[in-house]
Amino acid sequence: MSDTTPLDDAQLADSVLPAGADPFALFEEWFAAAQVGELNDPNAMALATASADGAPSVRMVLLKGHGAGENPEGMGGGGFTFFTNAESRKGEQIRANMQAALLFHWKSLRRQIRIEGPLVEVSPARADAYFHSRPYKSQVGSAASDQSRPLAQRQEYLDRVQQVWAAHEGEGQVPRPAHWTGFTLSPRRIEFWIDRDNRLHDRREFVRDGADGEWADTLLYP
Ligand SMILES: Cc1cc2nc3c(=O)[nH]c(=O)nc-3n(C[C@H](O)[C@H](O)[C@H](O)COP(=O)(O)O)c2cc1C
Ligand code: PXP
Repeated sequence: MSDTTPLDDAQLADSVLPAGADPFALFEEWFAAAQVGELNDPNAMALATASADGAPSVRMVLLKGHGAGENPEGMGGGGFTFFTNAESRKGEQIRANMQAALLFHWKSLRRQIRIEGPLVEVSPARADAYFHSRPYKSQVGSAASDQSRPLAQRQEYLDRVQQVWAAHEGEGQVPRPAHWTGFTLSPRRIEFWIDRDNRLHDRREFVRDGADGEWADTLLYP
C-alpha cells in the first residue's frame, strides 16, 4: 500500500525562489554554494548546440566567466563564457547556429540551472589572455589537438604534443591557435530548479527579450 502520511510543513512551504529576484545574483548565490558543496568541477556545465538543420548535441564544458559584468562584444547584459576549439564539432555547430543552452546540475545540492540564448565570440585579446593563463601543459595539449577529428592512433597526438612542447618550451607559452577561442552566452532565459521532497519541486524562470531587456519571472509547475 502507498504511503499516505500527510505532507509535512516543509513540503507544503512556499517557493524559496523569490519573485522579482535578479537572476544573476541568484546564480552567484547558487554558484558559491556549489564551490563548497560540489566535490569536482562545480563550474562544469552541459553545453547544448544544434546544427543548422536543428539536430542537437551536448557535451560538458567549464564555465570560465559569468555574471552581470560579462559584456558579450560590447552589448552588455551579462553572460556565461566558455572556451573551446572552434573547429571542433561544437565549434562547427556554433558557427552555423550561434545559439546554445547551458545546464548546471549540482547533484549534491540537488539543484539545476538552465540557461538559453545567443552566443557571441570573445575578443582575440580575451581569448589570448585566457589561453595564456592556463598551465603550459594545457596550452600544449590544446594546440596539438584537432579536437573532434579522427585520430588514427593516440601516438600521433602524443608526437604532436612533444613537438609543440619542444617548439615553445623556451618561451614558456604556446601561441594561441586562431581557432581556439571563447563564446559568451547572452541569456534570454534562466531557470532555477530546486529539489523538494516527493517531487514537489520548486521552479522559477526568468525571461527577457534582449540583452538590455527587463527580466520577467514566473513560477513553473514542476
Ligand atoms: C568536466 C568536463 C569539462 C570539460 N570542459 C571543456 C571545455 O571547457 N572546453 C572544451 O573544449 N572541452 C571541454 N571538455 C571536453 C568536451 O566535453 C568535449 O569532449 C570536447 O569539447 C569535444 O566536443 P565536441 O566534439 O562536441 O566539439 C570537458 C569535458 C568534461 C567531462
Ligand atoms: C579539451 C578541454 N578544453 C578545455 C577545458 C577547460 O579547462 P581549462 O581551460 O581549465 O583547461 C577542458 C576541461 O576538461 C578540456 O577537457
